[in-house]
This record gives sequence, structure tokens and C-alpha cells, in this order.
Amino acid sequence: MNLLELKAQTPLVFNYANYVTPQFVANVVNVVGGSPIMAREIDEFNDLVAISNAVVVNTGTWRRSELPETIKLIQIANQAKKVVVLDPVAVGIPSRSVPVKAVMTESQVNVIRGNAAEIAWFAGIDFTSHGIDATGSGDVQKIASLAAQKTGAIIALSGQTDVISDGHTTQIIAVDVPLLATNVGTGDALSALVGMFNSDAVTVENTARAMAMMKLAGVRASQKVKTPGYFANQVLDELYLIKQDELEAFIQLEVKNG
Ligand SMILES: Nc1ncnc2c1ncn2[C@@H]1O[C@H](COP(=O)(O)OP(=O)(O)O)[C@@H](O)[C@H]1O
Ligand SMILES: Cc1ncsc1CCOP(=O)(O)O
Ligand SMILES: [Mg+2]
Repeated sequence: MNLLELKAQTPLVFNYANYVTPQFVANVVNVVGGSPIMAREIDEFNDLVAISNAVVVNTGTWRRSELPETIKLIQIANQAKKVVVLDPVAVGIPSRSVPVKAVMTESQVNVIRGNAAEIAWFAGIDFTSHGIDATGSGDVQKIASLAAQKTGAIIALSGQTDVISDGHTTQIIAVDVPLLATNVGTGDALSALVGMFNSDAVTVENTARAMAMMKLAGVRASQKVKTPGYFANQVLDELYLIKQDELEAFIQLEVKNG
């Protein structure tokens, strides 16, 4: 959906969040025009998925004891035909790949949003990382396209260049905003935006819209503030202020075919 439709419909985003960044993620959903809800109790999953428009699963602080519930949640969302976004934080660390492998085997994920190192793991390509951060370099278009082909999910690869791919169509947003990488949780919040913009239909176009929204907020914030603390708050304000026509103009200018 576009930003105008999003603000009119107020999509409810169920975030199965990590315990590091839920406050920032909830605020990002709220300021853009959606409605966030966080939960971990399996007894709530049927009720909450029924009223949700998107389910966003972040494995950043997974626990073995909760893994069956995580899979159950996605299966409920699959049955209810709700869009599911997976944020596979630091999946390249072997212990962090455990929940991701289980989720990918036992349930269906519609979109995977991660940094280049995380997406490279799905593509089977080596890419240097340092914990939650991608630190190497590589052919990000090839990585995203291959990961999409291997998983059957739309890939939303974020970084200096964002890449969106379904394995056939690939789009890029090559806009450098280094301050965007300074706030822990920007990626998690971006995953929630991806869920929100895809809540009516899962497409490359809607995924690119979500990625463009965060980039544009970063561009505008970095014109006003130069340090990370203020920047994080300014990004929230810019996400709140961006209008439909401004977002679509940015997309026209910066979203290119790969
Ligand atoms: N060097 C960079 N230049 C511009 N934008 C960046 C850069 N690094 C990250 N971003 C942006 O920051 C947001 C979060 O992406 P990223 O940092 O890759 O996710 P994660 O926090 O999951 O590692 C995205 O909107 C992405 O475009
Ligand atoms: C620090 C940390 N540790 C586990 S999850 C997490 C947050 C990751 O946030 P993001 O992927 O948005 O940088
Ligand atoms: Mg991340």
C-alpha cells in the first residue's frame, strides 16, 4: 500500500520482537501511521494474529525454550494469510542460525529483511560480519537475488545500498546516510515498516516503499542533525512528517532497477 492508504488503514503490526529495541520499533510503527503490538505469550497468538495486518518475527534474542512458539506463531499467521517478515539478526553466527533454519523449514516467511551479511547467509555466499553488523563488501544485488531464489521470499537487503529482490525483479536504493547505521534498532524498525507497507499485498514495490521511507527519513534527519542521539529522534520526527507525495517523489528519483 502507499503511505496515504497506510495512514488511512492504520495497519496493526504484531512484533515478535527482540528485547533490545522494542520501544524504538513501536514508535516507528506509530509515527508512520500504523499500530504496534508486542507479544510473546502463545495463548494470545490466535487472538492477536486475527486482528493483525502483519507479523514481524525478530530472532535477535531467541531462546531455545521459545522456538516452538515462534514457529507456531508463523504457522498461525500463514493460515490466516497475514504477511510474515523475518528479521534474522546475526544469522551468520552458528548459534543464531538455529531458530532461522527451524523457521524456514517449518513455516513460510514472505519477506526477509536483513543487512548484507545476514542476507548473504541465505544465499550461501561468504560476507564478513561483526555480531549484528555487516562489515564486509560484496555484490549485494547478486546476494539479494540469489537469496530470493533460494528461499522463495522477497528479500529486503539494507545497508549503504538497499536492495529489494524477488529473484527476478531487483531494485536498488543507492543513498548513503552513514548516521542511519549508528542507532541500534533501525534495522528492526525497518522490518516492521516492511510488514506494514506489505500488509495488503506482498510485492517488490511495497517493500521498496518501506525501504525508501527509512532512507528518506535518514536523508532529511542528517540535513538537520549531525550526532547519533539527536539523529535517532530526528529520524522519528521525519518519519512522522513525510508526506505521500514526498515519498513517491523520492522513490521516482532514487529507486532504480538493478
Ligand atoms: N552506510 C549506510 N549508508 C546509508 N544507509 C545505511 C547505511 N547503513 C545502514 N543504512 C540504513 O540503515 C537502515 C538499517 O539498515 P542496517 O543497518 O543494514 O540494518 P541492521 O541494523 O539490521 O544491520 C536501513 O534503512 C539502511 O538503508
Ligand atoms: C544488539 C542486539 N543484540 C541482539 S538483537 C540486537 C539488536 C539488533 O538491532 P538492529 O539489527 O536493528 O541493529
Ligand atoms: Mg539487524
